[in-house]
Amino acid sequence: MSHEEDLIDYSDEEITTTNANAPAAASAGANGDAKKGDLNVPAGAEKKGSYVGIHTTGFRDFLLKPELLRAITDCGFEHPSEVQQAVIPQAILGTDVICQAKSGLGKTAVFVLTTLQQIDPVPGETSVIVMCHTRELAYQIKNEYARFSKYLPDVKTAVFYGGTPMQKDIETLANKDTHPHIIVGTPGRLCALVRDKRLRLGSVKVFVLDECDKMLDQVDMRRDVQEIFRATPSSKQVMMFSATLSQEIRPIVKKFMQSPLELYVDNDTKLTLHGLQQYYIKLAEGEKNRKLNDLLDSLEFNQVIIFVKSTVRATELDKLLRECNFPSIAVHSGVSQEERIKRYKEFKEFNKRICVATDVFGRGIDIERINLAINYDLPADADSYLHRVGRAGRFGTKGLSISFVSSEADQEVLKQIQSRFAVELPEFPADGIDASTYMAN
Ligand SMILES: Nc1ncnc2c1ncn2[C@@H]1O[C@H](COP(=O)(O)OP(=O)(O)OP(=O)(O)O)[C@@H](O)[C@H]1O
Repeated sequence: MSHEEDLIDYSDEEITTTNANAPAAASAGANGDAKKGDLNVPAGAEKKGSYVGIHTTGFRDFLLKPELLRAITDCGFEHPSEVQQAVIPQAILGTDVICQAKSGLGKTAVFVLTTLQQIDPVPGETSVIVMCHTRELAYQIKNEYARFSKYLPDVKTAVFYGGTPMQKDIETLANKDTHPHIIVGTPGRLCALVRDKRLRLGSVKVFVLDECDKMLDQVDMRRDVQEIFRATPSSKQVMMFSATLSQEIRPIVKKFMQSPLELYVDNDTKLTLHGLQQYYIKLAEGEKNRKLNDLLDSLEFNQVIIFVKSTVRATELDKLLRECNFPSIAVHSGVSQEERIKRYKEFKEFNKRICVATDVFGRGIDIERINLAINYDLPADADSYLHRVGRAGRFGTKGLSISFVSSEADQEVLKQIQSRFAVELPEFPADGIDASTYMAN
């Protein structure tokens, strides 16, 4: 196999996004009678645990393995979120699932818990495969498996992604004692392992795609996903998740499924995170650094993520911030993979409070203390905006987002965002805002 493909990093701005109507995905059979549900997460969820009042169900009602219930308690999860209530009971029965739910409301736990519930580990066999679009997200998901399988010592999970020595993965797979039952990874590396016949997927029972719209929207990534899909048995459970699932991508997603449970937030206005205050600042390109400096000086925050549009800009801005004595770190595809994961950990563990990132961190990344997201460069589309600002205000907590608008193209995107999500996105007040409105008590 060409190791070249393995080096593809799909996550940064170098990617060309293609039309979702491009060639059809691998077919897993016809779509049967879909069960549809409109998943409306209620407004006004102000902080963690605020779902208590609306839930009649607890994790115990899902009849999960006692080992999982213990781990859930250890994680501090008291009540299942709406998406968890809607999907877990069906998913543990092996039903295919397409699930769209707001950012930060616990989609990961849906597939982590339901795959662990169903797994019956056989030495040397992989029964669950989970794919996502960036290496950091794969690493994060692997850690979620570690948290929830704490009391299931026989279950082995491994993470495989590009930019690291493939030999290590090959050794893990060659040894029955280390061979994983659950594999989390990015498609390039997994494809390389499958083509080299190092990874055999004939025992796979569950196939999961996180951020599925992103994975199937890009032709190169979709091709890899399809190849891996074809290497798995035709009879298996397929589950796909994202906060955004456009009408165009849904038929493509469904081609991988049979009679799926479909949960969509069909009304885009319901995708807005209600704990998140969103503002814009109009300024010239050359004024961005000064403004950012002022904001970082004047605003209170726990951790902030600052999005830029290229690796070069990430490096430069990070350098500038550090020169001004801000505790900053940069994450993008321009640094080695080892260094990327090291920086991700540093930020996640609160050793750094400011992270300058490209879209590598635009989706899926869950860092609890981020309560400020700044779009130094506005993204090119409304979906990317929704994912990016969703890094602040996780699981119904409060947060603040500020977007710099400096060009006509930015103005257009701003309009799109406001109309599509019916979000109130006023200009950031000249005298700032009261920190208590976006900082947790
Ligand atoms: N039932 C629960 N109770 C408390 N916290 C929870 C619960 N479910 C998930 N969480 C926490 O909420 C946070 C967000 O979850 P997760 O990352 O799975 O969201 P997501 O829906 O995948 O978001 P995104 O669309 O941004 O990827 C995580 O820190 C997770 O541990």
